[in-house]
This record gives sequence, C-alpha cells and structure tokens, in this order.
Amino acid sequence: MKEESTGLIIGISIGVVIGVVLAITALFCLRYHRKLSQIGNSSSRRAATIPIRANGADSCTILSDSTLGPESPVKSGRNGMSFWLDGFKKSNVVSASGIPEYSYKDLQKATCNFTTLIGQGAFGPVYKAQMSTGEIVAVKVLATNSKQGEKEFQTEVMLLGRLHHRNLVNLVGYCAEKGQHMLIYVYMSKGSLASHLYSEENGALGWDLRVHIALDVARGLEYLHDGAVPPVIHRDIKSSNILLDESMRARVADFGLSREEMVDKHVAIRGTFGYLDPEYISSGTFTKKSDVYSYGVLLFELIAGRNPQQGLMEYVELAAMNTEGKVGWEEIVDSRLEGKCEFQELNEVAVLAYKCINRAPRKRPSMRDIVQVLTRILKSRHHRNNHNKSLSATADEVSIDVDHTENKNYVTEHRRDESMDSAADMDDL
Ligand SMILES: Nc1ncnc2c1ncn2[C@@H]1O[C@H](COP(=O)(O)OP(=O)(O)OP(=O)(O)O)[C@@H](O)[C@H]1O
Repeated sequence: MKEESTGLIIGISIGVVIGVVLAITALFCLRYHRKLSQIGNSSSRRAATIPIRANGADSCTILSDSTLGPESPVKSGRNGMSFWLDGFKKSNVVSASGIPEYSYKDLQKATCNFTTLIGQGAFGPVYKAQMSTGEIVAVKVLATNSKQGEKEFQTEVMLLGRLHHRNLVNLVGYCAEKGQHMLIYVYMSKGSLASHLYSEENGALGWDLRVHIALDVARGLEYLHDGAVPPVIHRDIKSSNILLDESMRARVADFGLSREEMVDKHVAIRGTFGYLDPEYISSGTFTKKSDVYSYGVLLFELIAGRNPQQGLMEYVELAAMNTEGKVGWEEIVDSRLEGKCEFQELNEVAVLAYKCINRAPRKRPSMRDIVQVLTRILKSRHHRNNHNKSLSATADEVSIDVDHTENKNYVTEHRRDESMDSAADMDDL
C-alpha cells in the first residue's frame, strides 16, 4: 500500500514537472512568434511607405517585398544571406533584407584603392573589385553630393535587396561608412548591350542572340512588374542599363535607382530622352506601360542597331509608313548583320516593338504578353532548327541509299515534300 502511494506521488510529481516544462516552452514559443511578426510588420510597413532616393531628391518609387526568384545568381545561405563576399563581410552586420554590409577598408583593398574604374554613370563611378574569396563584383560609389541620409540609404538597400531574379543585376552587398555610400552588384563581365551595339571593339551581335537578349530583358521587367510585391517600375530602360554576363545572358541593371533630368525649371522628368514615353512627358504620370514604351524602343534598337538619341524613332516611323505596322520591316535591319537574319522573325519582333510604342498606353502589351510572344518566336525557331537538322540527317541517310540504288529522282522529290511539310508547320505557329 505504502509502495503504491509512493509510486503515485512520484508519478504525479513527474507529471507536474513535465507540465511546467511544456507550459514554459509554449510561453517562449508564443513570445518569439509575436516578436517575429512584429519585425515583419514593421519592415513591410516601412517598405510600403518610405520613399527612396532619387539622385539626391526624394522619390515616390516604392520597392518590392518580394522573395528570392528562381535561379537567383545570389548564393543564398541562412536567412537568405549571400555568400558572395563572405571574405570581407563586416561581422554581425546584415541589413533587414539579409544584404551584408562591408567595410570601406575592405572595398578600398578590393578595388586597389579605387583605381579599377569600369564606368561612370549619373550616380557616380563604378569599380571592378576582387574580394578575398576571389569573387569579382562591381562597386557603385554613389555621389557624395547626394542629399540622401543614412536612414534613407539603409531603406533603399533593404528594398533593393529584396529583388532577386536571374535577369536582374542583383545587389549583393553595400557599404555605408565615412560618409560614403556604395552598392555592390553581381559583376557582368561582357559589359552593356549599348557597348555591343555601338562599339567597334565588339563584333556585331548576331540576330539569334539579339532575340534571346530581348527575351531576357522582358523576363526581368515582367518580374519587376508582376512578380515583385508591390510592383516596381524601372523608369530608365535603355541599352546601357542592360548588362551581359559571361555567357551573354542579359540582365536589367539600375532598377530602383531613379534619377532626374530637368526639362525646365519646374518639371522634373525622370528617365533618358529617346526612350521616354510621350504620354509620360505630357501627363507626368509614369506607369508600367511607360516601361513598355522604353522596352519597345530597345527592341527597335536591337533590330536597327541605331541609337534612339540619334533619330532611331524617326527612322522607325518612316519605315512604318511602308509596312503598315506589319511586314517589310527588313529595310531597317542593322547593316552590321549583313543580311544574316531570319526575316520572318525580324518582322514578328518589329510588329511587337511597334505595338509597344503605341501612343495610347492601354493599347500597348503588358510585359507578360511580350514574354509570351518572344517565347513563341524562339520556340518556333527551335522547332525549325530541329526540323532542318532531322531533314539533313534524313537526306544524308537517303543519299547513302541513293549511292547504292542510283535513284536520284526519288531523293529530290522526297526532300521537297519534307520541306513543304516544314513550311506548313511554320504556318500553324
Ligand atoms: N554590375 C556591373 N558589372 C559590370 N559593369 C557594370 C556593372 N554596373 C555598371 N557597370 C558599368 O559601369 C558603367 C556605369 O554604369 P551606371 O549604371 O552607373 O551608369 P549608366 O547606366 O552607364 O549611365 P546612367 O547612370 O546615366 O544610367 C556602365 O558602362 C556599365 O557598363
């Protein structure tokens, strides 16, 4: 009996201890969860309301709260933190978006005391940097005359750091020290699209590659417009803001860094002349469809190899009179292509570009529509190439037969039939 009651007491005591431990654990979990959601709320509130830098002046561009896109070039680790610059990362300094902060001293070392200049933009110089891990990056030093304060800069980094896509030049780090603000980006070794279209140093870009570049850019913009939450309008699509990586894949640069140009004392226009939506110039309202307009100009730039600041659009409008917006666009094709271009594709791309530059924004396609059209064009090309390959393989096989049978007429007829089938396939697409 005594033994039984001792057992009972022990059982009850163990039960009570387990109960207390469980209750304490539950309490901790609850508090931790509440804290996390508070942090989430406050950062999304900030993302929704704080304006970001516009080259010294406040801007109303609101950036995204989006998560990592598929095939992001940033190697994400715990908390989405980048491993790119692990060698130099300031210890324990990671912004709310998970973008690591680097010290001025380390960037000074990585850029050989800021002597590795690769370009100069409206925001300031850009340097190539080799980090201690061997990783190559681009460091954009923002002009010190910017009125942007520390807080605004941190907000901008947080907002930019949330945008990741394989067709965007992603932000991988930043530095805010000694009154300097620097943004660190994935390094794009083949430079800008503009440098390939206009510099004699680079050989002419082939037509096939131009269509791939057009699709890459469209995908980057589609992500900004439809994938990012809230959506992001680029505001400065142009060939010098399209950068190419080692394998000539294109990415959109400079998103979220809007700039201003004064057209007169009162009206500030953001963007670059030649690419600006006429509707934006007259109404002052910039929309996703204004990006679509600039993208249309970029498509014509790819077709014609002409700079929009040197009469590209006048040239296009002249050609449009003859083409009625449909066929016959080959007259504007870039002479550097030396006629090596699939004219049906060229006409399809030009028709798409012409829709993008429609004066009425609502008649312009969305970036999603554009991605679909270009994907279809490239799929057709792929089918055609496969078909042609199998045709020539069949022809090789048959010609071996022919050598044996000497039935040459049959071979000729057989090949002609197949190419007619192939033309019919094309019509279906
Ligand atoms: N991530 C990068 N990788 C390689 N080169 C880059 C990178 N970012 C910028 N550059 C180069 O640095 C130069 C300046 O770039 P930046 O984006 O500052 O200005 P921009 O786009 O040329 O002109 P603007 O500021 O007027 O738009 C460009 O020639 C560009 O090719």
